[in-house]
Amino acid sequence: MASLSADNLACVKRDRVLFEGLSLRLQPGQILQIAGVNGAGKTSLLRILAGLSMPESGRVCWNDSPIDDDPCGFHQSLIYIGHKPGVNRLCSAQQNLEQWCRIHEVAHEQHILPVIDRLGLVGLEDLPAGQLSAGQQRRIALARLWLKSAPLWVLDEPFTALDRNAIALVERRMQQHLEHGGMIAVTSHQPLSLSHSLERLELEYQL
Ligand SMILES: Nc1ncnc2c1ncn2[C@@H]1O[C@H](COP(=O)(O)OP(=O)(O)OP(=O)(O)O)[C@@H](O)[C@H]1O
Repeated sequence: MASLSADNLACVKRDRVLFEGLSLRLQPGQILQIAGVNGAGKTSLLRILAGLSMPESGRVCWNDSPIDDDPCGFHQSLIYIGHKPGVNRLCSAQQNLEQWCRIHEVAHEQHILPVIDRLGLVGLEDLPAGQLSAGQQRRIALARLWLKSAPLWVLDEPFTALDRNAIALVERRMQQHLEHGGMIAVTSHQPLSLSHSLERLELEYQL
C-alpha cells in the first residue's frame, strides 16, 4: 500500500531548531493538516516532505523506501504546490500549464482548456500571468490538481487569495482525491471544510 512516512525529522534554520524528532505517516485516503503560527516551520516541513530540501536529520520514505533512492519515481507520484503560485508572469495561463505538463510528462493536448474553463479563466488564458490578479494566478497553479494524476499532494496554503467559490472548488477536488485513495499534506491558516476526517499536526514555535 502506498504511503508517505517521515521518521525522526529535524529542521534547523539560522541556528533555530524549528522541529526535531518529528515522525508522521500518511496513507491512502488520509489528509494531514499541518498547523502553527507564522514562522513555526510549516513550509519548511512541507518542502522536506516533498523532497525539495533536506532535513538536518531523519528521513522521508515513499512506500517505505527513502525518497532519495528513486527521486524521479517519487516526483512522478507527487504534486507539490508551494505558497507562491510558481507561475511564469510573462507567459499566459495556457503556456504556463503547457510548460508544466511538458516538464512533468503529463499528456495535455485535450486537457488544458477544459481545466482553464473549470477554473474560471476563460477569456484570460492568453494574457501574461503577470497581468492577472493574485487569485487568478493561484488558480493557474491549482490547475495542476486537475492535470496530473498523482497519489500524493503536498499543498502549501492552497487557498491564499482565492474567493469563496474557488475555495469550494478546490475543496471538492481534494475531497475527490481522498475518496479515490489519494493522500494530502496541507497547510492552511483557514479551517478546511471537508467531509473527510482530518489528521492535524500542530507545530509549536520554538525559540
Ligand atoms: N531559506 C531560509 N533561510 C533561512 N531561514 C529560513 C529559510 N526559510 C525559512 N527560514 C526561517 O524558518 C522559519 C520557518 O519558516 P517557514 O516558512 O517554514 O514557516 P511557516 O510556518 O510556513 O510560516 P508562515 O505561516 O508564515 O507561512 C522562519 O523563521 C524563517 O525565517
